[in-house]
Amino acid sequence: MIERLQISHLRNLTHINLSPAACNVIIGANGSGKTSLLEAIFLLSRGKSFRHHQPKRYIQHYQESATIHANLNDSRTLAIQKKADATTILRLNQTTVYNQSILTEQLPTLLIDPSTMDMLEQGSASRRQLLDWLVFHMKQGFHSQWVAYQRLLKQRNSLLKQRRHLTQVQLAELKAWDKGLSSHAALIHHYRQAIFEAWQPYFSKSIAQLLPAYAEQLSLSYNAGYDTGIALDIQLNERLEQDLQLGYTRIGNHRADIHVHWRSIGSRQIADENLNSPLSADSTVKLPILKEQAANILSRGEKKLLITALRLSQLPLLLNAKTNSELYNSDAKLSATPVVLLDDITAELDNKAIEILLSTLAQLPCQVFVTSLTDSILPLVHEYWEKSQVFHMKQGGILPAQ
Ligand SMILES: Nc1ncnc2c1ncn2[C@@H]1O[C@H](COP(=O)(O)OP(=O)(O)OP(=O)(O)O)[C@@H](O)[C@H]1O
Repeated sequence: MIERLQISHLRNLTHINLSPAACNVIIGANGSGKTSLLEAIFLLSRGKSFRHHQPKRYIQHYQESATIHANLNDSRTLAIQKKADATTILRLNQTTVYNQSILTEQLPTLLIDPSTMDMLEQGSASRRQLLDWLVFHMKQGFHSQWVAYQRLLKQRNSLLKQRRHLTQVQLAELKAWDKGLSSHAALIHHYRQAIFEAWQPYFSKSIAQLLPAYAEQLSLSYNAGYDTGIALDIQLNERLEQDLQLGYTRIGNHRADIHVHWRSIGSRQIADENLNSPLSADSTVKLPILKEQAANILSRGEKKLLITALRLSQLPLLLNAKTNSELYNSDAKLSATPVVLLDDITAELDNKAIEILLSTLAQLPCQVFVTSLTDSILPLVHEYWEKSQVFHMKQGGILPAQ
């Protein structure tokens, strides 16, 4: 758990120094810096912002770098400094480390921002990252496989990008890379598949709570990005001409995806309008089953609930895996308390959903940071948490407690 958080020169946050509790409510007007505070914690954990990729966008204007430092309750310290030229300095316990994944492991951070609906509709990257967040924290071998896979893929793509006829030497090189890709691919798929299967019942439970009308209709599917029945290098070899024309590799784990499907129940109760009678069992008619991507069916508000359910459902799985690693096929050492960042939920979700979200989180051993424009959320927070803190923000600073 974060016991002390210091932020310097991140957007309008010039110097912030706060001592958070188990649940932290950050209240302030538009533009006061609430989301930037969540962004700081996310940046420390993941090494990147959830809003902009280029550091110069989030480093405070006229400053050379943004720095975030956290003391955890078990006396570990984590720090990140991002410079405008994208150089990053990472420290764990005052010692420089060279891999962001070391900090990510120390501080698992889950962002629940219901407004990001593009996750359902746009390219597969953010949906894949959703699954990979779980796989990273639950499968120790995953990260190194994924890094090695991406390195080979980058080499392969830069060769394909030349779009020229390959020489014998280049072809031999490409085939060696494909062999390497294939062995990493099989393991990456194996890890993802195992975690995806463990995740499904948790997702269904979250849907039953947040979108009960769809409890029987929404389901998740995982697509590996290639035909897992055949070794990837064989498939890459068969598609080499196409890949050369395109200038990139079209199949593989980097194309994996998660989909949320909607399926009609296949029956409907029809009221007899003439008789104006109540519905009875005989008035049920069978209908053909319809299938669709959930994003094409759900309303805006329902999509926000779906995104909330997708993310929220990951946390109990992660925490259960910590205590029962065999059952959940997990081999990761989850030593830190997960941090949950809830951005602007009072503006995005209805009261019932907020109550479900907060009551679920309050029962889990995690630390929560929630932003809000008003203090309307406080009665719920006080109902569910014994230890909470309220921080009022104004123009990038924390107002002194009254
Ligand atoms: N690089 C930067 N340097 C300085 N200030 C910045 C920079 N980037 C953004 N800002 C400012 O920082 C402020 C913080 O915005 P932030 O999104 O954190 O506020 P918020 O309290 O979450 O607002 P809202 O409730 O509207 O979402 C904004 O006023 C913005 O203009």
